[in-house]
Amino acid sequence: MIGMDTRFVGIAELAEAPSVAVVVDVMRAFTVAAWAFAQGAEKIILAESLDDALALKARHRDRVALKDGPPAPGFDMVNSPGLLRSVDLGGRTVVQKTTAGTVGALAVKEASLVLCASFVVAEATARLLRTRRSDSVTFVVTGDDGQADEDLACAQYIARRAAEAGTDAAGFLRRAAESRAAAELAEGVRQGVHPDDVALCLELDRFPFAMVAALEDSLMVLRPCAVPSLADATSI
Ligand SMILES: O=C(O)[C@H](CS(=O)(=O)O)OP(=O)(O)O
Ligand SMILES: [Mg+2]
Repeated sequence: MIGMDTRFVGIAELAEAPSVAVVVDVMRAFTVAAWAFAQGAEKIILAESLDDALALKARHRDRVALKDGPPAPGFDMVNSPGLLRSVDLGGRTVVQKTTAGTVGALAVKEASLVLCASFVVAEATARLLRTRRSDSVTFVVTGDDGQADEDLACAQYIARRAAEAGTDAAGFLRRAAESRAAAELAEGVRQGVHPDDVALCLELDRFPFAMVAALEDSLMVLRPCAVPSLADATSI
């Protein structure tokens, strides 16, 4: 991946659709999304608004709606990995609407490849970028108008990891642990929180899949994507 051109931008700085976009939300949308797949969800529809989320849920009986912040009527779950990890989502479709992560993914829906990422899927995301040999990758730092250090640290880590397999994650994880979002989650400033949320958001490579979002019948749909490791590939 030597020579990959990387940009790190906030949602508001996105002028035109990038070719390849990695949308990063560590705390908590794309940690939650990864947990939803681990708990058996088939796909996640990224909703434009809370009203759209409820309307999308109402169209099919198998759908569950998830929002950030406090619980609300009509929504089945909140944006918390700690709360989600005990829910069986086998075969279900999740409809997710959050303040930052889902907005970031919808902002790049015209890109040719959209990956949604966080630390729990960092290595698989980096591996997918390596496999695609993209010349240019735009990392969307979703939190705090592009300033959220947990998202920027994760984006920078994935970019480095895509270029150099030996990159050490420790410093990047430390920045995320010391971010404002982590403090707000720990101190109860944010709502819909489980005490393990920050720790779960900092679990490097907990899951072996990347997450790819693409338009399906005009809806932005996120799905897990298996990315064989080099060891798997060479053992075949
Ligand atoms: O759920 C989250 O952590 C945030 C929303 S808030 O900052 O807690 O209100 O949403 P996300 O889109 O996952 O950053
Ligand atoms: Mg966030």
